Order: sequence, then structure tokens, then C-alpha cells
Amino acid sequence: MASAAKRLETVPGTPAPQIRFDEVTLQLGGKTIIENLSLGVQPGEFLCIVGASGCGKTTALRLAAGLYQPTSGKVNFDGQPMREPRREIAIVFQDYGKALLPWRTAAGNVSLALEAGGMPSAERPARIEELLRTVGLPGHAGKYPSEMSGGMQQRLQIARCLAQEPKTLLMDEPFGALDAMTRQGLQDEVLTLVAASGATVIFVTHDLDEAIYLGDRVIGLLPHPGRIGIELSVNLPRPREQLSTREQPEFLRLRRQLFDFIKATEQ
Ligand SMILES: Nc1ncnc2c1ncn2[C@@H]1O[C@H](COP(=O)(O)OP(=O)(O)OP(=O)(O)O)[C@@H](O)[C@H]1O
Repeated sequence: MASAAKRLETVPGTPAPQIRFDEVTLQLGGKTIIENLSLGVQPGEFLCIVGASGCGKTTALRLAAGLYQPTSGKVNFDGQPMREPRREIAIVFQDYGKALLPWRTAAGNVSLALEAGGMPSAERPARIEELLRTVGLPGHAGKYPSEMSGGMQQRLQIARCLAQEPKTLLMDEPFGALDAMTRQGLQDEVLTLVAASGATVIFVTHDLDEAIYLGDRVIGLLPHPGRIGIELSVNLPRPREQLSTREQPEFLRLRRQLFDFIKATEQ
């Protein structure tokens, strides 16, 4: 369990965090939204953030993305202050409908990230095909988002993020709007993609089971103002498996701990 006011200690022999919050406080509209948040995310780590509605999960993600600047304290990426969004950091939003350009085909949406990265046009088609195949959308290059299911649109958004070849993926309830089966399929795909790329992930979710299933670590935020209330290491073997992982006593123990935490914060 980490207290909100804890300073982030550097432990000798461990790699420097890729993302580091040092005593970060953020005020918006005269309100303290995040208070004294210290947090290190190691390269390649999968960190999940849970917490009651309005506790500051999205705001913490926006700070990590460089979309907000702290009122006090520091956010560093690879040892450098995060002053603005960076290409090494990609964001996957829950609302894929808004994240995708409706007037561009699937290929056109993926191409956007390649264009932004300066890839010559002659090289793009092969890369687009590869990325669409990676996320399970081969043969859908010519479809518009409106012709695709929610799960397919979310896959497309992930393909576009992967086109950035990000060091870090920030995911804000990316599967919140999807049905349970599609959601589980995408959880496994994300785990496979992340394991292959070595990317660091910060994943915000309301779903406690999802957080434990995906994460190496789960933090729970306390609300008003947002601060760390609980921090759990998830020592479940990888690769994770939808049925057997969720049946393990360790999974159930962590689930109970997180459930009790959330319940207490909502009282
Ligand atoms: N630009 C803003 N100005 C003022 N208050 C804001 C602003 N953005 C967010 N807030 C407030 O900050 C708090 C945290 O919001 P945030 O969206 O980060 O919470 P959350 O944990 O992601 O919520 P949810 O789970 O409902 O998505 C909320 O009380 C919200 O009303």
C-alpha cells in the first residue's frame, strides 16, 4: 500500500522509470483534481489504474500524455520533462467513434499516423496491410469506420496507434463500450501485441477483473482529490489465459482486495 504523500525513491539496480510522476498536483477550475501523486512506471511494465468514477484516472493519463501540465511537481518521460505530447506515446480512447476519421477508410486512418511520422507514400501500403493484419483486420482496408463493428473500430484505433511505433501506450477504458466476448478477445490481443513490442502501458479501466487480468501492477485512486490509495503487484504467470488465470486463488485474492478498496471509497 502506498500513501499519497510518499516520495518516489530510486531503487539501486532497477531500471529508471520510463514515466515518472514526482509529487504531482494538478488544479483545474480552482479544484485540486490530483494531489501529490508519485509514481514510476518501468519500461515494458503494464500498469492498470482503477478507481471510482471521477477520482482522476483520465486526468492522470492526460498528465502522462503531456496533455496537462502539473500545477506543482514533475512528470518525466525517459528522464525528460513532459512539456507536450510526444510521438513515442500513443493514446487509445474508449470512444473509437470520435477517435477515427469517418471520411477515411481503415487504410486511410492507419496511414494518418504513418504520414505524421514522415513515411514515404510508396512504403505505406505494405505497412498498412501488415498493421491491419496484426490487429485482425486483414481484408478490411477499404472499409469506412461506419461499416465496421465496435470491436473492429477499436482494433483499427489500436492499429493506428501501433503505426506510431510507440514506446508507451496510454489506454483510457478502451474496451468499455464493447460486449464481454469482444472485450476478452481484445484483451488477449493487446497482451500479445504488447509482449511482442515491449511497449510500456498505462491502462485505465472500471473493470477490476480486467485490471488484474492485464496488469503487472494495479493502482487504485482515492477521489477528491485523486491520489493513490492502494497498489498491488500482480504475480500471476504470463501468458494469461481467460479461464485458468481468472480461476487462480491469487487472482481471486487480488480481486477481493480491490473490490473492498473500491467499496470503501464509494461509502
Ligand atoms: N477541465 C476540467 N476542469 C475542472 N474539473 C475537471 C476538468 N476535467 C476533469 N475535472 C474533474 O476532475 C475529476 C476527475 O475527472 P476524471 O475524468 O479524471 O475522472 P475519472 O476517474 O477518469 O472518471 P470516470 O471514471 O468517470 O471516467 C472530476 O471530478 C471531474 O469533474
